[in-house]
Amino acid sequence: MSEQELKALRLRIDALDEKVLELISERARCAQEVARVKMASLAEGEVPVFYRPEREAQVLKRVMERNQGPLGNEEMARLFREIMSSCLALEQPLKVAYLGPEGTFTQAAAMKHFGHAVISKPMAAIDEVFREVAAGAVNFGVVPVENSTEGAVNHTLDSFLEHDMVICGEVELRIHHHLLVGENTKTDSISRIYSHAQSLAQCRKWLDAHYPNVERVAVSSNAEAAKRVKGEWNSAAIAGDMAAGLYGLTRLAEKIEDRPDNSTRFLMIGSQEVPPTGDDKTSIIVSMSNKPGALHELLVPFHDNGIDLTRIETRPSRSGKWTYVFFIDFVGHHRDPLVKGVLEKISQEAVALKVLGSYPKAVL
Ligand SMILES: C=C(O[C@@H]1C=C(C(=O)O)C=C[C@H]1O)C(=O)O
Repeated sequence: MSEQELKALRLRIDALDEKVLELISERARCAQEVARVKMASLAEGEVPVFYRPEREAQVLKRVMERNQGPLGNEEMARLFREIMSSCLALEQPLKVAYLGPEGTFTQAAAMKHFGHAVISKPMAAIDEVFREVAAGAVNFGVVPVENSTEGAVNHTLDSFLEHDMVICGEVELRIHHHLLVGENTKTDSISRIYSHAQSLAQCRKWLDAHYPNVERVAVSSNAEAAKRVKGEWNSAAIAGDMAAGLYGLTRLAEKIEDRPDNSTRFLMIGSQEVPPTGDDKTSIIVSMSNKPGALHELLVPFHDNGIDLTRIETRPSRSGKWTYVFFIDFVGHHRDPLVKGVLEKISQEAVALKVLGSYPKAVL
C-alpha cells in the first residue's frame, strides 16, 4: 500500500473520530438531561434512581441486534457498555463492593457488568460484600454463585439466608487459570502451589498430571496466591490474567483448567427491584415441610405452566437439623401473570417462600 493511500485513510479515520467524539458527547449530554428530568419529577422525600439495569440490558441487546460488523457483537456491546458506564457516572457514580482483593475474577465480573466508570471496593469475604450492601455503604455488591466445573458457591447461597437482598443482575465469565511464577522462582524446584480451593479443584487433573507431588495450599483468593508467590522462590500460584498483571508474574503454563468451557456465574446484589425486560430470570428460596413428595409438589407447578427451570440447589436450612431450603432459578419475571400464578401455588404448600429478585438475563 502506498504512503499516499495510508495518509488518505488516516485522514478519514481522524474525521470519523471527530464525529464519534461529537456523538458520544451528545449522548452524554442526553444522559445528563435524563438525570435532570428524573430529579424534577421526584415526589417529596423520594430518592432518585439513576441506574436502570433493565434499560441497559435493552440498549446492549439492540446494539447486538443491529450490529453489521466487522466488529463482533460482543466486542461492540463491550464498547457500548463502557460508554453507558461513563454516561451513568455523570448522573451518579455507582459504588460497587466485590469479593476482593484486587485482581479477583469477581472484580473482572464487576467490570464486565457495570463497566469501568464505577467506584469499586474490594471486600475480604463474601459475607462482607453482603454486609456492605445491607449497610448502604455501596449501591451494589458482586459475588460468585456457581461454577460450571465445581458447582455452587455455598458461602453465597448461605448469605442469602441471612440478609435481605435483591438480585438485580447476573454475569457469566469464562475462567482461564494459569500457573504463575515470579522473577525469583526457581521453576525446577517448585514445592508449593497456592490458589483458592475452587481454582485448585478446577485444575485438579492438570495438577495430578504435571505436579503430582507438590503441596497444594488453599488460600483466601487467587489474588492472595499471586501476592504470596512474589516473595517466595519455591512456589507458584494458580490465578487469572488480572492477578498475573497486578503482581507482575509470568505464565509458566496457560489455560490449565481441566474443562475448556470453565465458567463462573456472578450475581449483582442490591436493594433495587428491576422491572421486566421480556427476557428475564427469577431466583427464589423455598423451604418445604419435611414430608414425602415435597420436592415433587414444589416442581409440578413449574412443569404444568411450561416454566423453564435453569437451576435448583439444596442447602441445609438454619432452622433445624436435616431440614433443607431450595434455591431455584427459572426463566421469567415475578410480575409475569404466569409466574405470579406459579409462585402463589407454591406458597400455599411451602413453609416459606422468598423471591430474591427478577433480573435481565446476562447479555454479555
Ligand atoms: C440514561 C439513563 O440512565 C442510565 C444510563 C443509561 C445509558 O447511558 O444509556 C441507561 C440507563 C441508566 O443506567 C436512563 O435511565 O435512560
